[in-house]
Amino acid sequence: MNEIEQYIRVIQDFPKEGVLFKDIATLLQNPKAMQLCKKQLIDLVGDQKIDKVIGIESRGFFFGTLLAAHFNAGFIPVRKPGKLPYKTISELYDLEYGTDAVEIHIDAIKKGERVLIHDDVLATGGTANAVCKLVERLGGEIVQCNFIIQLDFLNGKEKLKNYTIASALQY
Ligand SMILES: O=P(O)(O)OC[C@H]1O[C@H](OP(=O)(O)OP(=O)(O)O)[C@H](O)[C@@H]1O
Ligand SMILES: Nc1ncnc2[nH]cnc12
Repeated sequence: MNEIEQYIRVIQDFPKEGVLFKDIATLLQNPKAMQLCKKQLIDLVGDQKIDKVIGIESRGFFFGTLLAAHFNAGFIPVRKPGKLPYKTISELYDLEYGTDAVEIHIDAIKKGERVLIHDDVLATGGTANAVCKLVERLGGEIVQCNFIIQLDFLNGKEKLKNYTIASALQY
């Protein structure tokens, strides 16, 4: 068993009935678990060169900045609509529990830059796929989509089949 699994709290019927929510707040509370998780996410990338790390709002921000510091890369927040102050492009997507959109600043990524996309959970893949489209519209090259948790039964892998995905835990 992966040691970090015990630090993830599972909550039934949040935010909607039928959803088994994987809560990383309990992992974030624990410095040992944070270190373990950080190392595993770094190991998923290996020695590949990374120019920019994208953290997806909001739970992709926690480890996204740690990954950026490790790889000596810039950190780029991808945010929900109306949160970024400069000029943005946006993509709509479907969620396990609703629909939403993601936005990125138009100057966040330069053509040809090597991009690592990070989030806490890969569920249906709608969010990560929309972020991949944003990166491609700006001319970035997606090196990997990197997650703490992958929910296999929601088939996000299929939606992201054109990209390399990696995760520390699979359910
Ligand atoms: O693979 P998908 O089906 O697209 O779902 C995964 C996304 O859902 C959660 O975010 P949420 O939208 O709940 O936002 P939050 O991180 O701000 O809580 C999670 O952190 C991912 O970003
Ligand atoms: N089941 C789940 N647990 C945590 N985050 C999620 N995002 C989408 N589905 C989720």
